Amino acid sequence: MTESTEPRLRTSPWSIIHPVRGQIVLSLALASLGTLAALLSLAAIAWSVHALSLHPGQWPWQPLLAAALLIIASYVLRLNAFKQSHYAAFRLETLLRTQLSRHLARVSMGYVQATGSSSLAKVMQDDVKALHVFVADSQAFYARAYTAPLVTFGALLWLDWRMALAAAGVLAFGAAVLALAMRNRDELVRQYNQARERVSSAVIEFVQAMPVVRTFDSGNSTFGRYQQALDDYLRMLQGWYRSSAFSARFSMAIVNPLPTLVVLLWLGSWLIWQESLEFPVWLAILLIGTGMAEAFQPLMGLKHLIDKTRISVARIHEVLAAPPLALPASGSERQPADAGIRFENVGFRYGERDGDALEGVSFSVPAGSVTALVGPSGAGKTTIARLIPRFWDVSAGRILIGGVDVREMTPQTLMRQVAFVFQDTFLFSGSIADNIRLGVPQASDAQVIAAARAAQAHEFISALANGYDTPAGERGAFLSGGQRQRITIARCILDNRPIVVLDEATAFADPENEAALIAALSALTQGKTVVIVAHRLSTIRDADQIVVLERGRIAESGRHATLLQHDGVYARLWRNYQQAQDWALGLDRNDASNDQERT
Ligand SMILES: Nc1ncnc2c1ncn2[C@@H]1O[C@H](COP(=O)(O)OP(=O)(O)OP(=O)(O)O)[C@@H](O)[C@H]1O
Repeated sequence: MTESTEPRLRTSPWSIIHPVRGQIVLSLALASLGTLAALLSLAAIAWSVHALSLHPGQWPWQPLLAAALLIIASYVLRLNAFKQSHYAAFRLETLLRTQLSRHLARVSMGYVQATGSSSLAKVMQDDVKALHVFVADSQAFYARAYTAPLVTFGALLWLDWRMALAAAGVLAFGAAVLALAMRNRDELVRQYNQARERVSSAVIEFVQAMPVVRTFDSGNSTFGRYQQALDDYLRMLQGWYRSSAFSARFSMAIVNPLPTLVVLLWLGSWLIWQESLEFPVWLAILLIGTGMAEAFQPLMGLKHLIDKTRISVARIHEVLAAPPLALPASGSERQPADAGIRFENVGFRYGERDGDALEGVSFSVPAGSVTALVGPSGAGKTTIARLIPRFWDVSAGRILIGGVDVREMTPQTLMRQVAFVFQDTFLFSGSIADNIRLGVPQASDAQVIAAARAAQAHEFISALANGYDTPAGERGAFLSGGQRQRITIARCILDNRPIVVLDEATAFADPENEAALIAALSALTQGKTVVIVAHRLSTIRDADQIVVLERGRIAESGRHATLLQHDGVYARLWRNYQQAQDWALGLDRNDASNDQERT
């Protein structure tokens, strides 16, 4: 796919904040009215000076009262604008996070894996936060950048058109200088954002790779990459500062209110000398005239805010544009007849450019039977296991559960059928009991304990200081890999789904845990349809069916004894497996004889 054919992602913040548009418009209106009230209060002050000059013995209470009321009104209006925009920002933040998490729950796991969980977390956290900042803060900038200069110009025109044109002239000159200073800005902002992205991904890599870093390269290469990213970032910033230092400072000098004031003073005093301008009008002009030049700072702040938000908006749109897995049309959903599984001529590719991970795979798993998937590394075992709960959709053929294509079931129906025990177990924050009853929130304590007992987890959970109430998850109690696995198995036992898919569930168990884990798994798989991906061929000797895969195709299938007789791929894998066992025992024997020699 060429770049030009890819859909362009929208980057305008307004394309994403429409759910709170009404509130934002209200906030903008309030902020503009607040700015207007502030300007009118200055006019009222000028009016009071004028009144005082006409009647020096009379206190000008009316204009002064008007000024005081206008100042209070301005304050109240701005406060309400602030309140509305912040409410809108909080509401948008929640809406976006809900929308993103709902969408992510519907896309394929393939998309989640390819994008990376830390990038997705960043979108849900940081990019949504950037939208919050835009909605909360931009209304004040908009009001000061647009309302203030427009109203000021109108007022100046009404007071004296010559003075209005002079102030507009200074503004135009300032804008031209600023445009010159900012001519390379978009490119520099792009470079700046790239450098910042590199720093943040280097930080994430550095932190995530900490266990490897500590044991493997003493931090040099990973830290080196982080340091390099930081150096590039610093160099970029220095270059930017150097290249724009003079024009930026010059434009700052022009766009501050002082030059406008000087021009209005000079021109005003000359017009008064010419007797073509009245003193009170001049005073009013001096008081409000600088409002136009003051628009520049908020304009620049607004531009900076919009630039930053655009990147976040693009990333949020990108995630929301990921195609969700197709759902059956409502009413066409079908219920599986039993828990049997059938693969019919299944082909699968991970991506457009990847080769076939599976090709023409057909086999049946009768309800209540155990099928083991074996084969050399990269043969496609895990892929098959993950296609059953529809982590991805097949590229060819179909997968049926109880006679129904998995794509014709709702995710809820499919989830009620299949329990999946992952290689890497994940516990959520919350108590251990909450983790076990995740799929059945209404389960009683007795049911939770029974499931934990069956999963051989009750004993170690009871030994924890807070037992079943002990917090789990990333910040929870430290649990070994095997213990975490047994908690996940307890969860599946309680869920009692008719199909269990085990993905190398025993691959990383330590010997001490293994017996407990095997007992837990046999409790889980009792009477269920089981598909197991296992490297320990001894654990699947009694399987009803062994499907042997090689390079994404089924090489052979049958029971253990038949396959050995057949003397094909499985017999070779079995011999290798036994050799590995003997080799391990041989090491043990050597160790034992060495020990004997030593004693
Ligand atoms: N997320 C992915 N993206 C692209 N290709 C992948 C992905 N996961 C696996 N593959 C490829 O698909 C093929 C099958 O992989 P799979 O993980 O199913 O093999 P396996 O038999 O389970 O291997 P192992 O025993 O080493 O875990 C391999 O060639 C692998 O490189």
